[in-house]
Amino acid sequence: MILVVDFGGQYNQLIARRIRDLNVYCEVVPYNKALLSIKEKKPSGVIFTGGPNSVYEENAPMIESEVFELGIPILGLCYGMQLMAHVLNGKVIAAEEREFGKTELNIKESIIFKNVPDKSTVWMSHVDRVEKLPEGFETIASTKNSEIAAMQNTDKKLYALQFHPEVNNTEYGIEMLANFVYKICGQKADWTMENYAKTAINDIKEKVGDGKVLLALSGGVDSSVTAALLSKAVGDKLTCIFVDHGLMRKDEGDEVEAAFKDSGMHFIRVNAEERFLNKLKGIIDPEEKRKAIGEEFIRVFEDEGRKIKSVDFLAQGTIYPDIIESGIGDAAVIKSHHNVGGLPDVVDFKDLVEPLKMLFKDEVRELGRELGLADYLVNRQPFPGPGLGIRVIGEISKEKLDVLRDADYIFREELEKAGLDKSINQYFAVLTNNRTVGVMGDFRTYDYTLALRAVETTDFMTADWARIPYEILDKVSNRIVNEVEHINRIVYDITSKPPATIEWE
Ligand SMILES: Nc1ncnc2c1ncn2[C@@H]1O[C@H](COP(=O)(O)OP(=O)(O)OP(=O)(O)O)[C@@H](O)[C@H]1O
Ligand SMILES: O=c1[nH]c(=O)c2[nH+]cn([C@@H]3O[C@H](COP(=O)(O)O)[C@@H](O)[C@H]3O)c2[nH]1
Ligand SMILES: NC(=O)CC[C@H](N)C(=O)O
Ligand SMILES: [Mg+2]
Repeated sequence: MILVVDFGGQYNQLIARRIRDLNVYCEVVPYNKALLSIKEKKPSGVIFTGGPNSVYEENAPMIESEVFELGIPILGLCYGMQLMAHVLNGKVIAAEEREFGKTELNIKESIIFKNVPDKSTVWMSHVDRVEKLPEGFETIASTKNSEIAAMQNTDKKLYALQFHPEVNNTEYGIEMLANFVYKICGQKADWTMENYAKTAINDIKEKVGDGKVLLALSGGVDSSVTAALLSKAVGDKLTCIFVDHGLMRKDEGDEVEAAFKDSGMHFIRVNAEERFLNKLKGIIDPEEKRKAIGEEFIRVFEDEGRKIKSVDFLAQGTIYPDIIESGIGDAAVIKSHHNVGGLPDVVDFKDLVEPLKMLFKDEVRELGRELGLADYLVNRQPFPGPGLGIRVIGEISKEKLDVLRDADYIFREELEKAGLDKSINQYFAVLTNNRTVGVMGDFRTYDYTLALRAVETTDFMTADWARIPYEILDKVSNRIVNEVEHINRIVYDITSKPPATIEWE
């Protein structure tokens, strides 16, 4: 495997994706756990990412010089290059000429530039530069404003690039990463979904042994793929629990039940609407809501577990972005996903089984296809565990939920009719907590504003708002105000992520 050490750069997830696209397994760790993780996981190569700091500042993220002595190849990118130079007693200074954007690169002969022409375009984004090489290093590339745009110490297998090979604007970036991974680290391209499935099934067998497993099954992609893996691994020692928390979309509870009732797996639907709505009474803060929902989920699973007796393991379809966004490690907490940050400290189960927790969404889909899941399931748009609970802004009530359910249904139906469901990756309605004045049939109304949200994305970590044609927005708007009581105004959300997030809470 390759370990990516995160120094807070914007493209860190992208680096991991690129490596995985080369069919090599890759994980991301925060810089302050790097040395420990390297010793524990023994990767065949390490990549240092870019980052916003300057290495010569006080409190800039550092790394122990010991990592350069372990004999493991290291590739430093941008901040990662500057850090390598700094820690090994070279010199980094603020550059007189900053470089942002496309830049022409001239290279010398190096294994990292195999199959790269002498002149090519790379993507730069820096204000500092390496002024003096550390001992044992040589310059292997330069640009107009950076004399040292790449460096290497082949004896120690240390390589560094001032630019970003992971972004598309670097013409031969993939070649450079491939050279590092295959030629310098000696990795084989053997990390495929087929192998992943085999390994995951074996790991589950080993972990669970003769134990019983309770799977939290929502009917969504992640937990359905988890169900397929588990059922192959433990057969009928698996029980699937679907919690209908009253925060599902229109008719969704019945649809999930219909889809899994005759699947051959033990399937239980728990109707827990009252429980959840009681628990949520009076809560308006988004994080508090998420935590309350997360905790109630676990309590329901525990109750069901006790009924089955001696259930040791709780399985969930947690995926990598859930973990990163919930602020595990050093990343900032964006929002607590109900299945990560929402877990209470004391739980009934001996352990969690989360076979997808290192995968990105599109990898989960690929795995689903590999396991033979139906297309409609694999391609389904995600629906968050806390459901409409985080789409009714402010205090939740059954009445508001019903209004939202009807409006959301119309929006989804119209987009599907227009065939837009193939290109738009997630789309839904949000009931804002805002009431405004309107006029309907010569009467004054004072009712809720509904927001429509639709985004295009592959990894759900970044997203752009979808350019829905006006005629369709118009039709949706007309239908909703006419057919759904208590909505008299509709707005369309035109923010991307970042700076917004996909969900409103
Ligand atoms: N209503 C539910 N009943 C039981 N488990 C649930 C429910 N909602 C969510 N979960 C659990 O929480 C996990 C995370 O939810 P999440 O919505 O991210 O995944 P998903 O529903 O499986 O897939 P998708 O992202 O496609 O909606 C699920 O994989 C599942 O284990
Ligand atoms: O299972 C989930 N539990 C959660 O608590 C949760 N919060 C957000 N999401 C989904 O994650 C993706 C990114 O959402 P955000 O941009 O709002 O963070 C989007 O697809 C969201 O729908 C969740 N899924
Ligand atoms: N993108 C980066 O990693 C930037 C590194 C450093 N902050 C610089 O500006 O040079
Ligand atoms: Mg879901």
